[in-house]
Amino acid sequence: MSLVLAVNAGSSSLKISLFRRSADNAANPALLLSSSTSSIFAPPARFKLNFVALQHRSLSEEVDSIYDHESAFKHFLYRLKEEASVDTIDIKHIAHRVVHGGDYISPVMIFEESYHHIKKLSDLAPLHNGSALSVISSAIKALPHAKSIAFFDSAFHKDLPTHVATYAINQQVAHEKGLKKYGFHGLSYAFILRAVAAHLNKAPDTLNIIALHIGSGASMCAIRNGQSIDTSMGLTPLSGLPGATRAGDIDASLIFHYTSRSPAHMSHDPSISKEVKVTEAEDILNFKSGWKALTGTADFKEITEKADTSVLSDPISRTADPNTLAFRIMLDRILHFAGAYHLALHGNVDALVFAGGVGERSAELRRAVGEAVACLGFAVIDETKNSQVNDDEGIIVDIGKGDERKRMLVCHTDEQLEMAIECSLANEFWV
Ligand SMILES: Nc1ncnc2c1ncn2[C@@H]1O[C@H](COP(=O)(O)OP(=O)(O)O)[C@@H](O)[C@H]1O
Ligand SMILES: CC(=O)OP(=O)(O)O
Ligand SMILES: [Mg+2]
Repeated sequence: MSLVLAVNAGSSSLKISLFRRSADNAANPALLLSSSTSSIFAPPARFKLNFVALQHRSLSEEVDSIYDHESAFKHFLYRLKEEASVDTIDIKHIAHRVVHGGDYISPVMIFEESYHHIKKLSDLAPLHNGSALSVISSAIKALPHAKSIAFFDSAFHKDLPTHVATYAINQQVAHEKGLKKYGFHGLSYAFILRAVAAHLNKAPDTLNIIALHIGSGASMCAIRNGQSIDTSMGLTPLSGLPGATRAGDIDASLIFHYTSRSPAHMSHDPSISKEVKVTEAEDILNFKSGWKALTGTADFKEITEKADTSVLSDPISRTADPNTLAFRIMLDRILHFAGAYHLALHGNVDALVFAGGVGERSAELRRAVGEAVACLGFAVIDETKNSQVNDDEGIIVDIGKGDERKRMLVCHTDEQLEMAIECSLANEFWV
C-alpha cells in the first residue's frame, strides 16, 4: 500500500492528512484521515483527528503538551499509533508545505542541500520555514523509510510579471540579495484554481480569479488564465493584508519611529537609526501586530462577534471601538486589493473566491466584501446561502444569487490535498 502523509505547518496551526495513492488513479488520492492542531501559540492547543475511512469517527481534545509545531507533530504521531490501524511503514511519502522556496520553483526531495536552502530562507518567513523544518526533521527521525518532499507556497507565483515582482530599489542590490516579490499561499491558490475550474467546468488556463486566502496569514491573488499575475504578500509573508499578528503594509519608515525610545532621545541623538535591530523590527511586525495587537485576541470570530458591523457602509466612519476598527481595517485593505486586481484583470473576472480559516467561516466579512464589490458587476450575495456555508459542504459553495454574473464563491481550500495530488502525479517521486 502507498500512503502519502501531507503536512501543513501554518502560522497558528498544523494540519495533517493521510491519503492512499493508487497508481491507476493518481490524480485522486483517497483521504483516510485528517487532523488539525489550532491555537498552537495561544495555549491550550486544540487537537482534532477525523477518521474519514471509519465513518468519520473523530476525536477532539485540548493538549497542554503542545507548544510548537514539532510537539504538535509528535502528538499526531502518538494518536496515529494509538487510535488508527495504520502501519506507518506504508507511509512512503511525506509532503511538507514550506512557505518560502526562494529560487526553488518546483517540489524537491529533502536532502542535505535542499534542507539548508530552506533553512537559509528562514529569515524571510520567520513564522513558517523554521516551524516546517522542525517538523521535517521530526518526520525524518520518526519515519526514516519515507521520502520527505517539500512543496513551496511561493512556487505558484513563479511567473509574476517583472514589473509586479520588482521593488523600486537599487537593482544590483536587489539581484544580489534576491529582494523581490515572491508571494505565498500558493498551494492554496493552486487548489482554488483546480476546484473552481472543476466547478465551472472550464479549463484552468482559461480562468480569471480574484482569490482571497484569509486566515492567520492573509493574502490575495489575481489569477489570469490560470497564472498568478499579482499577489499581496511580497519578499516575505508580512506585506499586503494584516494578519492575526502581522502588520501587513505599512510605511517602511514606521518601524524606525516605532522602535525609537522617546521623542526627546530621538531628536538629540543622530545615531538613532542604528538602534533599530532587524530582529526586533521583524518581531514587532510579524508577531506583535495585526488584529491581535488591535484587539487583544487572535481569534477573528471573537472580533466579528464584538464588532459593530452597522457602521461598515459608512465611508467616513470614525469608530474607535477596537473590534469594529480591526474588522473595518481588514475590509478596507481587502477592497484595496480587490479594486486593483479587478483592474489588472481588465474587469474580466470569472469569480471572486473566499478561502482560509476566516474567508471560509466569516459570513460577516463575506457579506461586507460582497456589498462593496457588487458595483463591479459581481453577483449579489444570497444571505441565506452565505450564512449557511459550513465545513461539511462541497469544496465550492456558490453564495451568489444565481445569475451568470461574476461569481461569488467560497472554497474549502485544502493545501494538504493539493500536495497529495501533486505528489501522486509526480512520477519522479515514485521511481
Ligand atoms: N467562525 C469563524 N469566524 C471568523 N474567523 C474564524 C472562524 N473560525 C476560525 N477563524 C479564524 O481563522 C484563523 C485561522 O485560519 P487558518 O487558515 O486555519 O490559519 P493558518 O494561517 O494557521 O493556516 C484564526 O485567526 C481564527 O480566528
Ligand atoms: C503564508 C502564510 O501566511 O501562511 P499561513 O496563513 O498558513 O500562516
Ligand atoms: Mg494556513
